Amino acid sequence: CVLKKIQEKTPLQKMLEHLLGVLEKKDPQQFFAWPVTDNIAPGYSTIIEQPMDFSTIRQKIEDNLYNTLQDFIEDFKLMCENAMKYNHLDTIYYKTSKKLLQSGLKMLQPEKLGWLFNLIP
Ligand SMILES: COc1ccc(OC)c(-c2cc(C(C)=O)n3cccnc23)c1
Repeated sequence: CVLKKIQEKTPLQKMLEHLLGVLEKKDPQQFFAWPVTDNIAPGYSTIIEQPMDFSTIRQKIEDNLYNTLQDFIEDFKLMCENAMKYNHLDTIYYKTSKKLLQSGLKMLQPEKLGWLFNLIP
């Protein structure tokens, strides 16, 4: 078997892992923790072309697939927008995703992260 090279984490990876942790805490019911399946959400895979969830984001961080903070933010927005597309306005999923998106983007604004960027050499 090919030994998986133990990759040293880059400063960006460490920053994204921190931000992911903060965002995950805003979803205590873990509705966004794992991929949504067709058996819990009928027709999901036909309605949502590009599924996204926190576990997939975490794996992408580990695999160093995010080159910038913006790439990470795009996946976070995709995850929330998927929920607002599939679920109706009056569902807990729609409401939770709307709140998650609003509070998440507030935290992810560059001016709110200035201190974090200064940590990246
Ligand atoms: C009720 O407990 C759970 C547990 C895990 C879930 O998704 C990983 C969901 C879930 C998460 C979602 C989303 C995010 O759209 N969803 C939509 C319809 C029905 N269920 C869900 C619900």
